[in-house]
Amino acid sequence: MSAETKNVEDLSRDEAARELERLAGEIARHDRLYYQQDAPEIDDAAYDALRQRNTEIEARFPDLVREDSPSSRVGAAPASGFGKVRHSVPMLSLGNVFDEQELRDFVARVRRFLGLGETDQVDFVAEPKIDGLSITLRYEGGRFVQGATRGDGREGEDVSANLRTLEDLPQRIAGPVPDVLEVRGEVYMTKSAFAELNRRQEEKGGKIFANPRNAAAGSLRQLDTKITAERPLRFFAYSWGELSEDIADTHWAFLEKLKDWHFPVNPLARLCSSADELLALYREIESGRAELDYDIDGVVYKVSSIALQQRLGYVSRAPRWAVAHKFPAEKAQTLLKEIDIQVGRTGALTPVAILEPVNVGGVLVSRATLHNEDEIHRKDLRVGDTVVLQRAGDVIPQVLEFVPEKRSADSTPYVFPEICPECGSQAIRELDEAVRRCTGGLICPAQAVERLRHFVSRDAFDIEGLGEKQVQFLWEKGWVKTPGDIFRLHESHGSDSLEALSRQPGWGRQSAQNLFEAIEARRRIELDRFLFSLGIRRIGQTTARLLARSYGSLESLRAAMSEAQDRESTAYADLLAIDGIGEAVAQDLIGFFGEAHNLELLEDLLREVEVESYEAPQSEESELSGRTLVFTGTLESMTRSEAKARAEALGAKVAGSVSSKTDYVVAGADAGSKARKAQDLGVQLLSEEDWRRMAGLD
Ligand SMILES: NC(=O)c1ccc[n+]([C@@H]2O[C@H](COP(=O)([O-])OP(=O)(O)OC[C@H]3O[C@@H](n4cnc5c(N)ncnc54)[C@H](O)[C@@H]3O)[C@@H](O)[C@H]2O)c1
Ligand SMILES: [Zn+2]
Repeated sequence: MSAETKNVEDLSRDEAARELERLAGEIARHDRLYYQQDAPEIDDAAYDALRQRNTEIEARFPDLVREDSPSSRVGAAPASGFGKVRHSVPMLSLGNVFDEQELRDFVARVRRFLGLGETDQVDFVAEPKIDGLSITLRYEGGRFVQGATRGDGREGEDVSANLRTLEDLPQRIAGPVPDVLEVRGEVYMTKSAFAELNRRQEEKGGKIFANPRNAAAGSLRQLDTKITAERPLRFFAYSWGELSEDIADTHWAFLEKLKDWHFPVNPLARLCSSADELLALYREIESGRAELDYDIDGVVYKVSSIALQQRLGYVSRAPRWAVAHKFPAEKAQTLLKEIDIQVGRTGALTPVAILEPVNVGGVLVSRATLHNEDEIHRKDLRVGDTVVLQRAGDVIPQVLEFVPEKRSADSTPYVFPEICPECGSQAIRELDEAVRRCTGGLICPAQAVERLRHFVSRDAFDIEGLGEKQVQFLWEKGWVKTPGDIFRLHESHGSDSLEALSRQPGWGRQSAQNLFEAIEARRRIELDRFLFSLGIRRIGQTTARLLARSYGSLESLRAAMSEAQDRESTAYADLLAIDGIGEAVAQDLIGFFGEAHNLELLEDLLREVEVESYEAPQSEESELSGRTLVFTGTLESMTRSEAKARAEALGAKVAGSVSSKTDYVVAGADAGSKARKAQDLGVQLLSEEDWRRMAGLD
């Protein structure tokens, strides 16, 4: 068993030291991902578990506590790009408690520290722990002058300009106010604003945020204030930093002051005087959690008296007078009724669990993504299983595992479909990939819009005026289902489509008219653009050009691809012999030309457009023109790519392997099997000097 998986009690001293080192590194890495990049890799429960383990090991081996121990650090250093702000009073974190017993221990610890008798009362303020990011706001003479993130607690990022865009935040405080006043609190995004933001982001292909906290942090920490201004950020005030004069004796009175100054203060905060009262409020807040329009991840308990707070003081990264009572990750069991396969815009097949609707932390869940085939097999999920669902902090539910006791004896492992449920084409999985993809391409309704969009894009048919929206619109109308339809649009739906398009937002009669002209102008197209437009997997522009150059015309390419369906054929060998075409590209090409749907679609398109044959650029006349060369071994005077470019400029083709079609093999130093093969086939071998001479270089 490795140290990583051992219980803390079972660790030897050496193992403990190594574990502490590993945890320090891991936690620092997650902190950077979370605080600086707003892109956590693990959920909060998993992160908290790492910290918890670190704390336990340190408690057992106090002398092994590291200089860079996570238990003495807060957050992560400010990211570059922002000005830095040194906090006059450090911004700390909070200790955690996870259950009733730990809460009671906290209250008892506070009382013991203060040496209180049985009848002495301590007041606590309990407030929801807002799941956002903490900031500090500095007011001088009642005016907002600077705002910063927490950063590593000592130094944060200057986000003043961005904070000015928040409506919740008073720019000026009216009435008597200390000359220097630092108000601290949490910037957050409501759940509804978060959903709306993600919807917009999805539409424009922007970053999708995992949860409202990440969305809030990502939105506030923008170098471009305009972006922040478009994001609806909110604020709750709950604490203070530097003050030029005392303003309250208790935290509770301080919150009242904040309200007078028009800072938003969370309405659920309450004053409590015992562990029982705290616990009751905790339960009340937890049960109302789902109805709140903002995420909270626990309840914070704070000793209210500021004099007592000062006596209690701090332990490294957190005050001794406050603690966060975290909500547990929310779990529920339910029946996995079915596994539905969704086909994405790029043909990826994604399994989705269809569940007997169940309430998980106040939210009714009836579907959850299962990510991919391997995930289902790794967890051995089967239709008919009872599964454990979890919503941890964020809004996306996960299927954790099945419940073995509830599995029926006749259940069978799930078999992932190899046929696309949308179009019936083969769905194949590449060796190095987790996803299975539909090969239907243009005939697959799930992919059609994306494919059509690609078809008309700049480097393909380049039809101006046909953007994503128009393609989607024409597709939904049923007017354009295939590329060929684009060229028939005018005759089949001419005035109708002109009318309909002109009524689209942002469109007029003129732009619709222009579109028809743009389509007409594209009835002739170069071979490489044509090949690229088909959207065959792995056939990008470069490969399309390579194919155009190697085969010259669409006819000869098609003939070769049809012959190459037989992997023993010379056509297949020739395809692989092209320098730049590997096994994977060859499979994709042959796959495309082997699918009957695709051939029909091609026929249809070719009734509308004419594909020009490839014309070799005017090259210098030389004895290499039209010849096929293979380079092997190391050339002394130039790189392989330079040699290849030179050969092509002279009108030669460069192949990757030697075949009967090879005219010359140029053998550099350490030439191996290719040179031998050339000899076997009787192909002429050239030395580097021969090559330079023939290429006109010497
Ligand atoms: N998933 C990850 O990779 C990852 C990485 C780092 C941190 N985290 C998560 O971030 C949190 C830990 O970070 P932390 O150091 O900010 O500690 P914390 O969130 O546990 O507690 C301190 C913070 O709580 C916030 N807070 C919200 N409401 C408050 C209130 N009413 N009163 C006082 N403070 C309030 C403040 O911003 C304060 O800085 C944990 O939830 C942790 O799971 C996750
Ligand atoms: Zn399909």
